[in-house]
Amino acid sequence: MSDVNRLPRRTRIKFCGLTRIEDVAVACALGVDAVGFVFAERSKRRVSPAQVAPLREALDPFVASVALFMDNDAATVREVIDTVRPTILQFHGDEDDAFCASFGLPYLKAVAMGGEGARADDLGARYARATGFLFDSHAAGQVGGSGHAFDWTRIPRDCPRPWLLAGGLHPDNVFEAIRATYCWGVDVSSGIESAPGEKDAAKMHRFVEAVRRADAAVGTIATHDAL
Ligand SMILES: O=C(O)c1ccccc1N[C@@H]1O[C@H](COP(=O)(O)O)[C@@H](O)[C@H]1O
Repeated sequence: MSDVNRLPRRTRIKFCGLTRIEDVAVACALGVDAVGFVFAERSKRRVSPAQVAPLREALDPFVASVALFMDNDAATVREVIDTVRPTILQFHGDEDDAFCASFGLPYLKAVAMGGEGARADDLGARYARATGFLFDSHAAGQVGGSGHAFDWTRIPRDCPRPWLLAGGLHPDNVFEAIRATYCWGVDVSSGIESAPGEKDAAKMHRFVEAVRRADAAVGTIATHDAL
């Protein structure tokens, strides 16, 4: 294969659970791909649509805004869409493909990898319209954002769409996580915080730096299939 078909690898980065405009500014300055706002009812990082609207307005161009839900009702999802205008939705609960796709926006389906009943099979058929998947450490029915990792060897090898690794990532393990899993993207919340919903600028910086080091270490991606 010629070098013209290979580019340096670039793992996508999503910072999740932001609640403060100053954290949005740091995330943008660090060049992350996406920031997430949590509307799940039981979350410690839960925000209201009105609270998030100015944060979303403060995003740099090309930084995606992700609205995170967990078994919220359709009216709540619609209210968030109308007020926040997120780029993409992320669903962590029992939502099916019909529900997730019914809002006319791209969506990520989170797959609960913790607990006994984890079900990561047949994702392409069960969530045919998902833009991507996110493998997270919480058990089905439990809220995420716990700071705990799961056994990465349980990630299905045949995931049909781009997928993000989440759960317990932090600046000191994300290098190894990327090297071990070749994930398309990483999603982090607790590992860059000083308190729930309050991000730490130094941790955010160290996290991005570690991802870029991992990208350089893992090497290049073949682009010929996509071109
Ligand atoms: O962050 C939350 O409070 C949350 C609540 C309900 C579902 C998902 C939630 N967070 C997601 O979990 C991952 C991993 O979090 P952590 O890095 O282990 O703290 C986070 O990136 C969110 O996508």
